[in-house]
Amino acid sequence: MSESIIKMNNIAKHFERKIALSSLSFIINKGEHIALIGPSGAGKSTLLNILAGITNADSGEYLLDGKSIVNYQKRNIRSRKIGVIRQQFDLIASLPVIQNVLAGKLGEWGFFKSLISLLFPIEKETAARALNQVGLLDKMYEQTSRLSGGEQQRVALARLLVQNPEVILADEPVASLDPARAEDILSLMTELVKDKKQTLIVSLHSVEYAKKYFSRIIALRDGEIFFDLPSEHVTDSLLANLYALKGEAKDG
Ligand SMILES: Nc1ncnc2c1ncn2[C@@H]1O[C@H](COP(=O)(O)OP(=O)(O)OP(=O)(O)O)[C@@H](O)[C@H]1O
Repeated sequence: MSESIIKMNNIAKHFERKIALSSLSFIINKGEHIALIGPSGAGKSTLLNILAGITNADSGEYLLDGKSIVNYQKRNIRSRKIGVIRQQFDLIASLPVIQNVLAGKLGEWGFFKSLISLLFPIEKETAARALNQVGLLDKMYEQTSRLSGGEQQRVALARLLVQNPEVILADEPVASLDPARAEDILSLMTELVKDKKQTLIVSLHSVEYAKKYFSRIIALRDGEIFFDLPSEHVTDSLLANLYALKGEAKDG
């Protein structure tokens, strides 16, 4: 039987009077690749922030690898379990690429060691290996701001390879890329995590990419799970209802 890595039980969250998530429950097994879809405001980012331990739920239980998320408050403990990749990539534009890649060790090392990490040849090797995997070895010493959006997303991926967490969460990681580069990043991302059996949870606006690159799709609407299905079971009529404007939903 598959081993679970994430268990969510009746997770709820509201902001002032607005219910962002209401009573979500699901289990995610180690090594699953999941796309999170749903209309704007459905609660995808809120759910990813709760999964990342950045936001606390109001109620419900969140178990990460069998332990409550409250056990992962310390950054060095959490960073071994969970890595996050954002739409803006969170890179420091003025630094060389290698420094941004080694920032993947920030949780483990703390800020000072990360800063002086360039003095250690072994760490250069770590960075070089990760940059090679994402096809950017020749940009190791380039200033990050000189790279294109797609290349910067690859740097963020290399940083995750260095961090090597068990679970990778990505909030709209390809929203700012053109279709060819978006697909390039998604296929690279899903291939790289396969090798290490990492669990991947990615929010996407593109249903097409969700179906093509992910084996399971969790759809949110109005803070609730609208469906949670293997990608091949997601039909056009389910999707039409998921994205229907209020009062427009049809049967089927
Ligand atoms: N910090 C906040 N303060 C107040 N309301 C918030 C906050 N964060 C989210 N919300 C509300 O909670 C709901 C869910 O928002 P969330 O950002 O999780 O949706 P989303 O599915 O990620 O949307 P999008 O696809 O547009 O990014 C929305 O109604 C949003 O306005």
